[in-house]
Amino acid sequence: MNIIETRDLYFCYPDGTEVLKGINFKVKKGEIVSILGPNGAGKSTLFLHFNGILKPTRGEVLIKGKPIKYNKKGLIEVRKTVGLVFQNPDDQIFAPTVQDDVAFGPLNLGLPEDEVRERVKEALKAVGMWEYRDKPPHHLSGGQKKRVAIAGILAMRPEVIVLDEPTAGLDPVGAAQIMKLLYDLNKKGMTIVISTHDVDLVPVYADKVYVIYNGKILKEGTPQEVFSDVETIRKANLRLPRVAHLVEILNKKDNIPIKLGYTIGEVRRNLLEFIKEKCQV
Ligand SMILES: Nc1ncnc2c1ncn2[C@@H]1O[C@H](COP(=O)(O)OP(=O)(O)OP(=O)(O)O)[C@@H](O)[C@H]1O
Repeated sequence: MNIIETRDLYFCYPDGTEVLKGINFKVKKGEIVSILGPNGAGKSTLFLHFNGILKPTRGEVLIKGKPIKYNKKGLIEVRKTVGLVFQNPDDQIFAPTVQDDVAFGPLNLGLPEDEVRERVKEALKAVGMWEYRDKPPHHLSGGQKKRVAIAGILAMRPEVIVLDEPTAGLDPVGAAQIMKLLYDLNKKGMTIVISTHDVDLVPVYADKVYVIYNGKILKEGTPQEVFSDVETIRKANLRLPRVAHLVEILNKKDNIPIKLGYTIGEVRRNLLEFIKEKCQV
């Protein structure tokens, strides 16, 4: 079943800027789906449709097969299923302490205090921020704020978590930790949708990739399918993962026919295979 689906989705901001131009997008339960696109392509705008913050100008958004109903009851239902983590955690975090902030969503769902407390603890432990529970969020670093923002969504126990550029602005270790956390959550059954322009990260984690450019989907498929279409990647102002670019140079400039790969692990295997064949070991 598609947990999120958009059908021929168009969106125009009130100032007349047409941002989304016929988006067809599907996420199945249990997948990690990545939307890859340059600045201004429409990623954030698309994500704001997934939990009903924006309403399509034309077309529709379906959650678990049902079109979103844009009334109070319908939107509460959607937000129980789809949790959205904003690009900038400061847009999401506002309570005086970390734990109050994480409690805000579950309290709004009308849950009893005991259950809220339990959910807050579980979510903060999952993101490694439990020791910071009494701190004011504005005293945290950027990476810590991102973790708290994710905890705030986890505490709602959604079925799918949608993250707008979760690694933007983080140092390499912080970015890797966030991706590991998301990967672990996915292994426990959480469906994950991520927008990014980090082409090195996508093939490592994503089951499926959409390339968006100028409000249109240019390509969809597995990371292999998407990155093997170099022309489309370049048309979308993106590039190949660095490790694939290296293989491309070895193939074309140095005439070394190593099989193309998109992650370090894949290229390592292809390289070892090539060496074994050449050296007959
Ligand atoms: N409130 C708004 N009113 C008018 N235009 C807007 C508004 N918000 C965004 N836009 C425009 O919509 C387009 C898409 O923006 P969006 O933030 O969805 O892109 P993005 O792919 O998420 O970009 P980035 O990678 O830079 O975050 C841009 O041209 C932007 O200027």
